[in-house]
This record gives sequence, structure tokens and C-alpha cells, in this order.
Amino acid sequence: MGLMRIVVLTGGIGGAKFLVGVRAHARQIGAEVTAVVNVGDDVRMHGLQICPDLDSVMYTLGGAHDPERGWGRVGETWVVKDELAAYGVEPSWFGLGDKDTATHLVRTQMLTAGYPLSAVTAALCERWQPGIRMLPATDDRLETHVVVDVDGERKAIHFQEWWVRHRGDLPTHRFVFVGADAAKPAPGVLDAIAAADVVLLAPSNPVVSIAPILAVSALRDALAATEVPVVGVSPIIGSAPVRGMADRCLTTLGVEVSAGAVAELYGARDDDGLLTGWLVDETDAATEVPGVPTRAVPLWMSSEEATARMVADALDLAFAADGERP
Ligand SMILES: O=c1nc2n(C[C@H](O)[C@H](O)[C@H](O)CO)c3cc(O)ccc3cc-2c(=O)[nH]1
Repeated sequence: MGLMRIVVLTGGIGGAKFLVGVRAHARQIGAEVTAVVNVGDDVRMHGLQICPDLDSVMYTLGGAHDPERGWGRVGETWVVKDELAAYGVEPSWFGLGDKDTATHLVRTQMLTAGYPLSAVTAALCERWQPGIRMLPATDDRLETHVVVDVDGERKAIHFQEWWVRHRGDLPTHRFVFVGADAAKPAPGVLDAIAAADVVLLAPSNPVVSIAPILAVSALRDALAATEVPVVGVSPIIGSAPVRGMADRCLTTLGVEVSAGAVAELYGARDDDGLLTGWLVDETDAATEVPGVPTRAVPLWMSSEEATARMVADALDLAFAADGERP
């Protein structure tokens, strides 16, 4: 019996919370975890490169996140934000905390010096010791933009402007992953997938957290080609997202807000999709996905223990068919 290697595709705050459970279960069974993290939310503001999903994972696993707000640092102060506002500098709708800003300063300085984002992330993690390996999906520019109508004009705005400034509350037509066509997986990502015993899709937003990762074609191809189980955890319980904006995003795509519809979006491996298993909440026990075995368990990430149990259930489902666990 070797050391089990788990790869998790993740983004957003739900994804960070899920990883806390993955890490806990991995410690119990002696597994090694690599998180492949969405970078589509990344944005440059006030000259600083901000990576919300990488930071959510890093701060959450480092025990330094604000559990109330969901994003950013606990015990944050806002002097820089207030000072920027006093200068009348835009964007005033995006909050950069003082502690958080230090992270962006270090990151931007390293990027400017020529280090790739993956190396910068590893350097930042030396401080936070997340206990798992964190890889950005790509070191290349990949940004999620949203095609909307604003003041009678159709245009594409950055995901952060759509979500934070407008709360997603604009006529929304589609999501575009700028740069995805040319983006290559970050160093380590393809190797991690090739060495994985199982791949988990976190209960993150399928449209703006997981889809931008899968938009890196070599990464998606590697997942489609793998012979190990790929199990997703539903971000939808009943007809609502566990948190965040997945409902708005799915509606934009014309996809029903349900656990089954999200699974069909990822698709069954036997039908050119990704999934070999799909974990849903007990309330969605009736979910049927063509070609994908499902299992219903409590999916509320109410504690580290509850989340670790979900992860154990996901692994049980992953290895249910052949019964061979590494
Ligand atoms: O709702 C907000 N979310 C903010 N977020 C969260 C972020 O917009 C989203 O929750 C994630 O991109 C979704 O994954 C930030 C995240 C950061 O890493 C840094 C700064 C911010 C600032 C805001 C903000 O002002 N308002």
C-alpha cells in the first residue's frame, strides 16, 4: 500500500473550506494533497497583483483567514483603503486590507523580478505552511471576464467588477476566460495529475472557479485521459449554492440550478466528460446523472470533521467500483 496522492481542483471560499477537510482526512490516512487553484479571479489593482483564490486557500489553511467575511485576513485593518479613498483613487469598490496588501506587495515584487506565479506561491506558502501543495492552474495570464449590459452598452468587464462592484446584478450574457487558449498548465500540474490516485473537484463554483481551470486545454486533456477516479462534490444543495454566486452563473449559462445539472456540465467520463462519481447532499438523494454513479451524504461543511467525513465519502465513492485503494 503506497501513499495515496490526491489532486483537488479548487477555487473560491467554498473550495478553501473543502481543502481544510481534505487536509484533515489526508492526515488521518497518510495521503499527499496537491491543490490546483483557479486564477481566473486574479486582478491587478493599484499596481498590485491580487490572487483571491490562491490567497483564500493559503490564508484558510494557514489559519489566518477571516471566517466571517470569507475572504482576506482575520483582524484586518483598512488604513490603506481609507487613504486611497481620500485621494479619490479608483477602484474604491474593491477592499484591500492592510495585512492582505503586504501579500500583494511581495507577490507583485517577485512577479516583476521575473518569478512565475507558481514560484511566488511556493514562496508565500513558506510563511503560511498550508500543509498541502498549492499550484496555480497556470502561470500564464488567464482572467475571467463577464459580458454584460451596463448603461445600455454591451461590454466585457473583469469578474471582480461584475461580482464585487455590481454583485452580479447586471444583465449577464456569458463568461470569457481571457488568455485560456494560450495558457499552459503551471509546472507540476501535469505531473501531479499523472501521479494522482484520485482527482476531486471541490464544491466550488463550476462556472467561474472550476471552468477557468478546465479552460487550460492541456490540463483538461490530462484529466480526460487519466484512468484514476475523478469525483466531484456538488456545490448545489437543493436548488441553491452552498455559498456564493453559482446560481447566477448557472442561470447565465441556461443551466438548471441543481446538483444533477452541475454534474452533467462536467460530464461522464464514458461520454467525453470528466466524472466517474458525483457526491450530492442527502436532500438530493434522488439525483440521477447518466453514466455517473452518485452517492448522497451530508454536504454541509459545518466543521473540519464534517468536511473530512465528506472527503472520506468522496474517496469511498471513488474506489467503490474496483475496490482497489492505493
Ligand atoms: O465582496 C468582496 N469581495 C472581495 N474579495 C473576495 C473576492 O472578490 C471573491 O470572493 C473571490 O474572487 C471569489 O472566489 C477580495 C479578495 C481578495 O483576495 C482581495 C480583496 C478582495 C476584496 C473584496 C471586496 O472588496 N468585496
